[in-house]
Amino acid sequence: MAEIYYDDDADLSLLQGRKVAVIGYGSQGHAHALNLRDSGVDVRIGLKEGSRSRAKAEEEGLTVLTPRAAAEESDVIVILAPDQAQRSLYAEEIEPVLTEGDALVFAHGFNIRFGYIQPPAGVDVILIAPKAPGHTVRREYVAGRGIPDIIAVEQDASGQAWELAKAYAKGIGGTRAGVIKTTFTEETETDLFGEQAVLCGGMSHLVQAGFETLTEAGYQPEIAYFEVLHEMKLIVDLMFEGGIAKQRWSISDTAEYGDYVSGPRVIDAGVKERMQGVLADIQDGSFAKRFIDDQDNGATEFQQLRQEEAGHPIEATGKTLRSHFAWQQTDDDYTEGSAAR
Ligand SMILES: NC(=O)C1=CN([C@@H]2O[C@H](COP(=O)(O)OP(=O)(O)OC[C@H]3O[C@@H](n4cnc5c(N)ncnc54)[C@H](OP(=O)(O)O)[C@@H]3O)[C@@H](O)[C@H]2O)C=CC1
Ligand SMILES: CC[C@](O)(C(C)=O)C(=O)O
Ligand SMILES: [Mg+2]
Ligand SMILES: [Mg+2]
Repeated sequence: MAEIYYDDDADLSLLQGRKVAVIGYGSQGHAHALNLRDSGVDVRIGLKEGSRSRAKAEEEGLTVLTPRAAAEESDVIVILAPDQAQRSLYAEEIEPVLTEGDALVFAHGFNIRFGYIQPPAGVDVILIAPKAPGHTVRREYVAGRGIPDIIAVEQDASGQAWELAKAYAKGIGGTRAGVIKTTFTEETETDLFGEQAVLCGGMSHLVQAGFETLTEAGYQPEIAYFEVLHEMKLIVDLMFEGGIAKQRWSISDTAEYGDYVSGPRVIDAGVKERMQGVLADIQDGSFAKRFIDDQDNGATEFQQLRQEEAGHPIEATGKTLRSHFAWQQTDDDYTEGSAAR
């Protein structure tokens, strides 16, 4: 059984006695910064000059400095810029002002696992990875609950790194739910696999294929949208509450029987073999290299794929349909096709 920590296992005062710099104020950055601040931690934000996020952080009364100034006056430095920006951010703005006894904090192990960041000895290197999008991390904290985190220590220079990781998880609300011990390698590889093969890549392309199958067979796009996308959340909510078993308990016997006989026709042994291929590319670093090389090359492949996928017909159908119902998009921050902020 995995090792799990709760509020009583963590001492928030370990973090309350330190100065924390959160670099980046996007999906995770805003959630960590606001949750820590509301937990009584001394937080400042690091953003580049002219940053689009600056106004949002200032509206919350947070002090905004440059990344270097924020890191320099702090002894806990939380790197919450996008993964592809972290290597140069670290080399140019953080490493020059790191001092012995500082702690570096990540929400995903990508840059440590694949060697793009190599911190010096004398610095704690810890991971607190919430298992949810940043906006949910904030929403749950405000509601008095928390999102489970997984935590790891890559370098324990102070001898206190695990205690600091637990304190940080408590500060963002994670220990209210439960926090599981992991390693940077396990977090990075499983997180990348989950998002690519199942949660994001797998699900998005499953939904698109279902939509295309129905519309190409002549069914109305609006009906296809409901069947393959809208109801997805309702089905996933049941899985979230009680696993696949609860979902199968709630649906009709007809649906349950169809699950057993048709599910394996779609998700067959070939899918698992290809999933193993995806995992192998993650483990040997070739996915990381492809992603970072493309970013270094102006993100041309990424931008082209983003544009192509945003043009899938299910998006136009959904946009029109959602505007006609009471359950419209509630997250004001979201604009279609934009990156998370
Ligand atoms: N998104 C999520 O929910 C999850 C993310 N993670 C991890 O959290 C980390 C952050 O991801 P995420 O929150 O998605 O990131 P975002 O894309 O939301 O981060 C955007 C923020 O970073 C700022 N930023 C961009 N480049 C720099 C830079 N060079 N220096 C300083 N600030 C910069 C942006 O400023 P500006 O507005 O000026 O562009 C903006 O404030 C990653 O390691 C990710 O893997 C982990 C779990 C879930
Ligand atoms: C599932 C995507 C994720 O790993 C997350 C929200 O946990 C991410 O990188 O955003
Ligand atoms: Mg994740
Ligand atoms: Mg991820």
